[in-house]
Amino acid sequence: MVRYILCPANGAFYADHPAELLVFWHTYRSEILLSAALIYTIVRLTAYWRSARTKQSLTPPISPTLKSIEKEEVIPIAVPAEEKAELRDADHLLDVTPIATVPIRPKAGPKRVTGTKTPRPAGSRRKSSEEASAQIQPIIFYYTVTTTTEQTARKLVEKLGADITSHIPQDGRKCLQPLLRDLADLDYDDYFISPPKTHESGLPTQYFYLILTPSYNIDTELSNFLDHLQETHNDFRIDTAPLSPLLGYSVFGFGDREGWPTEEEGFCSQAKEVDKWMARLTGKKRAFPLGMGDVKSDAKERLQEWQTGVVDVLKDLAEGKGLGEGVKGSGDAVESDEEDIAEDSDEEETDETKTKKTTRKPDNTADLEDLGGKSAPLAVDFTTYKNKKTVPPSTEPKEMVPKTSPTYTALTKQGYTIVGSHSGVKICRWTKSALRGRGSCYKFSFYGIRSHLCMETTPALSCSNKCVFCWRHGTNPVGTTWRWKVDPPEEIFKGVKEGHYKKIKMMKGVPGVRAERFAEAMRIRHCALSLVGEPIFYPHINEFTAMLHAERISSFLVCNAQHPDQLAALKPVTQLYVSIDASNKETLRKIDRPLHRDFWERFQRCLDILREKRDRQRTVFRLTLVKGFNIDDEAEEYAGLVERALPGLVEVKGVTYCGTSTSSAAGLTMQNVPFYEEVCAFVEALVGALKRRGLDYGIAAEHAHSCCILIADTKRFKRDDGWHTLIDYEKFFEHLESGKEFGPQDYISEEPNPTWSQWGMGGFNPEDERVDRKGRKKDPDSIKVGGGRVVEIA
Ligand SMILES: Cc1cc2nc3c(=O)[nH]c(=O)nc-3n(C[C@H](O)[C@H](O)[C@H](O)COP(=O)(O)O)c2cc1C
Ligand code: SF4
Repeated sequence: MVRYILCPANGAFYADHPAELLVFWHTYRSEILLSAALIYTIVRLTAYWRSARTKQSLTPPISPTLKSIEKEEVIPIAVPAEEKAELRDADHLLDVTPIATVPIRPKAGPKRVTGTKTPRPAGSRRKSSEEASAQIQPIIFYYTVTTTTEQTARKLVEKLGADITSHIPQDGRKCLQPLLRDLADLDYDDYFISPPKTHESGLPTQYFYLILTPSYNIDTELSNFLDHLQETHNDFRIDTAPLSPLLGYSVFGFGDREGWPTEEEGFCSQAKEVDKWMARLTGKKRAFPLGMGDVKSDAKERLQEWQTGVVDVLKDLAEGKGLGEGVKGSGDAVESDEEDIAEDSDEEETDETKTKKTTRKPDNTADLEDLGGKSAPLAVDFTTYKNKKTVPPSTEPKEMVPKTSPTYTALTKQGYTIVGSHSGVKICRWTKSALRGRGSCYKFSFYGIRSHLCMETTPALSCSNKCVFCWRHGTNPVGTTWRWKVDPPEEIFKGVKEGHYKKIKMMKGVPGVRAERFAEAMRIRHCALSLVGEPIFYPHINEFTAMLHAERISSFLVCNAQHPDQLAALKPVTQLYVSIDASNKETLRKIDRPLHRDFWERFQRCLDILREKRDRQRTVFRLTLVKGFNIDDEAEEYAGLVERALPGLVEVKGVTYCGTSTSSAAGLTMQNVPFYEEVCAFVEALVGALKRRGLDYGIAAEHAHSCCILIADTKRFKRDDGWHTLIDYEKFFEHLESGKEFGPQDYISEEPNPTWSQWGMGGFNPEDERVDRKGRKKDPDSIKVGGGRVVEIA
């Protein structure tokens, strides 16, 4: 029997046999093919969706950054039980049995997080009012194998708890007793993908992480923890800084210097790693520098310093002060070598950079100290040019650097803190370098000054010269007499200290800053009165130095040999400098471009005053060599100046090119920057010239790193066991406080100068790490030195 089929397209009936099927196929084949493709797609999508759900059960708890994904309902993420996220009471951990052997745990598989990344710039979170008033819950995490770190962590919980819970500021936030967590017992996802979201009290809470960790160069759970931190940061599907809701973090590492003597050899290597990844995951939240202690020597002291710092930070947070301002790049989420490059860009000068500097704008962050500490002058007096005609004449003296003046803006932009109306303070690059264990300035090699304990300041920003090599052209006031309002010395002293400490505090989040050096830096020990301007121009300079001395802060004062009356009236300072920028009148006019007509007479009178003072304090000539201006064949003339003033010490330094238009106009180019071997040759020539005059001076030390060499009077500074140019600062203060007369020989250090500082040795403290512009460790064999050895100088 033949069956008929109704065709839905045309209403006709077709017989149900192969020929009719063929017709049917020809009529409807596109619809059939499309339907088949659709059904196939639906089946595949369903299969894929099901497999995604299965995987999802293994994913970590939801993090705030995945919320948007959840909203889109692309991937439903399982939220773990609330209890899992809740912090357990620390007490039960007291029962933990010490682990005697190193557990080799299986490595966790790669962390699986699905979804899409919601990009949000690190640190862009807005503080909600709830966050601003939330209680603070510190958590102390530790890892241990042989229980040292665990025992310390337990003690720390108690000590920290006692310190912070008793501090309840008015209208501030409550800081809770710290919790203790063993990293080996944790599900990292509960704490290290996002901070805990709930607190057992049910109150809004913000967390602060402290991580105590040993280092192991073998595979332990710590390696898994580090992998987890790294994977979380690198996972493109989640925020690079998912721990940014934390209030802050800090890490302390325990290591063993006996087995791992230096950081390069692995001392505290894993603590450094933890600190690095936490910086990235939290985005600018390093609350205190990484602390490191050697379990066999200084761990206790280092931990104490770190703990004090952490307590201060927690108190600040409780008072609503936040972590404080950070310096550029501080704890940046994109912390990497790049940051080091930026940080170090002014630390080393190579051929390449010297060349670049010829074409680029002056680096405003470089310090005048690098130019030989020359008191800074400039061409234009910005403080007085504004509205000269319209301002009615006033009998009141004006402010030297009013807040509204372009000078103020320019100086603050360069990193100066202006104190009152005529003083300034600035943290120098060597201070930053020393905080990071990368070496102090030449004053450490020559006089034992550690740069992180040194404050660089001036009570008078104005100057009476316009030196060709000054970096500050166009930003400093000039004048031959003091014609401004005078600020009281107490105000200046208080202000500069505050400014200095504030700048030091800004360094606490900078990668590489050593906790112990940071702690030490919070007590100023030395003051370099050589920033810019002319310190002895300030009418109360003696009161100011007395205040320094009263707090046992040493004083190194540099003046420009243009103010003989003030120099004569100056009371003893720890070390008194006079800048000697030329050996004769003509060159001095060309280089210093002094405002005083009788500049040469003033200069010579200053030399005579220095000679008179030489038995009461340490006197120093500071020579800044400018090739083509003041080096060629001038050693003899300089020797004449030394003979006239008989300074105890002569510091010789090559000029650093600053590339300002003023210096270019004066004909100064890169060609005028002497190579280190040229400075060495000059120094040898000068010593020879002095000998010919019967003056027994010798080369006592060098700091090739900053192109600086020290010549010293053999009679005063050389003993049987070698050179003694280091200073016994305590003795200086004792003599000063006794009120009795004393001289420079009374506070010479009994310790001879270290071997590494001597001529031919380079002058770089081997305990510090010497790095290149990219923050990489420098090959010690490439260190430039004087004393006849081949000199490598950039
Ligand atoms: C097998 C082994 C490997 C170690 N590796 C390092 C290392 O690479 N760097 C380091 O500074 N200390 C290293 N140490 C020293 C430990 O970090 C140090 O003893 C620490 O205090 C141990 O802490 P813990 O008792 O809490 O486990 C190692 C110790 C051991 C036993
Ligand atoms: S003396 Fe002090 S201020 Fe000057 S460069 Fe050294 S550390 Fe910096």
